[in-house]
Amino acid sequence: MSATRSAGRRPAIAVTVGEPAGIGPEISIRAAWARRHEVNCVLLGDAAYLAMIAHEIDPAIRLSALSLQALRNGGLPHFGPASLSVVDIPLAAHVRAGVLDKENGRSVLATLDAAIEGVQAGWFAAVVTAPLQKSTINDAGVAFSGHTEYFAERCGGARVVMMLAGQPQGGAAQLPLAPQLRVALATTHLPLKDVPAALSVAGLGATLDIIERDLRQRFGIAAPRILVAGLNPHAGEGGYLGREEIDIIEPAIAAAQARGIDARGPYPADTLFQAKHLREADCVLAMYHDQGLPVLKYATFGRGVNITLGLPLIRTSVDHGTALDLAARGLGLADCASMELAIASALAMVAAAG
Ligand SMILES: NC(=O)C1=CN([C@@H]2O[C@H](COP(=O)(O)OP(=O)(O)OC[C@H]3O[C@@H](n4cnc5c(N)ncnc54)[C@H](O)[C@@H]3O)[C@@H](O)[C@H]2O)C=CC1
Ligand SMILES: NCC(=O)COP(=O)(O)O
Repeated sequence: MSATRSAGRRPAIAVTVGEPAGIGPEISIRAAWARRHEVNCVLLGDAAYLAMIAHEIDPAIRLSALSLQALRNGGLPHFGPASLSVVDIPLAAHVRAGVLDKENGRSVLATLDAAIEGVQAGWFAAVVTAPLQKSTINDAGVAFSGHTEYFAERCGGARVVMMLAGQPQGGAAQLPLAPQLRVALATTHLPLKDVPAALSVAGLGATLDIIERDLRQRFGIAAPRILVAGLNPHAGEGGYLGREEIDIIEPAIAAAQARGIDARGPYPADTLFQAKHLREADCVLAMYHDQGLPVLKYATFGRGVNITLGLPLIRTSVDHGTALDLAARGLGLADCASMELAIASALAMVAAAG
């Protein structure tokens, strides 16, 4: 039995605090502190900087810091819930809230590396990532398109699927989707012009396999129902508005059905997201980022979770970005509900994995 799961102990989850000039450090501290009695959220970031923010949020918040080398030497010590554990990964440059600095890009990346190392070493049962600024990592000289792709690459090139899940609320709460709207993406962070060429029968098939397997194994859905969007307007209008549906998406769905997967479509994306379709679905597979996520975020923003399916480890994240406009430390301008949900979802997935 690993140290992260031994009897009587809170599970330990790595929380990478994200872009230091954004809201990541603040929402990480707030969420970890709020959940400290049920989970040991080990914050990965600059200990001195996090201590300063914690003090600004609430002087009662205590941190217990250790170095990555100490973790490597002795494993994760048993700190109780009176303080938040921090693995110190120092920043290179002083941080000004809301102001990006490429000097700190590699330190942000180092928190992701430490989290992955920590799961592989058995220190952590899962990883929760606060938002980082993708451009800053690139400005620091490292080609980077997102956590999803980075985790896939660092986990041996695993094929992965980005899925966001949220609880409809407000004006969209009438969507009859208990408990959640889930939207997975066939492609992730790439220019729109590159999307068609990134779609293939084999790739879509593998994506459907991952969604089906992870919804069963990690979410306990016995026979996941997946609705697949078309790529083109009106799902191609019988080939008059594009042939990807006929040449790629339909054959991928047919092959998945032959493997026993309940996948249906392709549906025109503009009318797919309506109650009569969604009540028959556990997940919608959209062809690209801005086909699926604006709908999901309209319905659930701030109450959603981003989950990477297909990884050999559990990784969840928030449904929003770095919100530099709200990064005035300690003032509580940022909503940390999505961060708390990301932690809760990771915990549920840890429990489901046994
Ligand atoms: N998981 C991650 O690391 C993610 C990182 N990003 C990165 O974030 C950066 C900024 O992205 P944007 O498109 O500007 O989106 P954003 O989500 O940072 O901000 C969009 C709007 O939502 C508001 N908002 C965001 N989070 C909020 C919160 N917790 N509470 C209250 N209001 C909130 C912001 O104030 C802003 O008005 C980009 O570099 C992007 O790559 C974006 C999404 C996910
Ligand atoms: N819009 C979702 C998003 O950008 C999340 O990306 P990732 O960093 O979690 O891969």
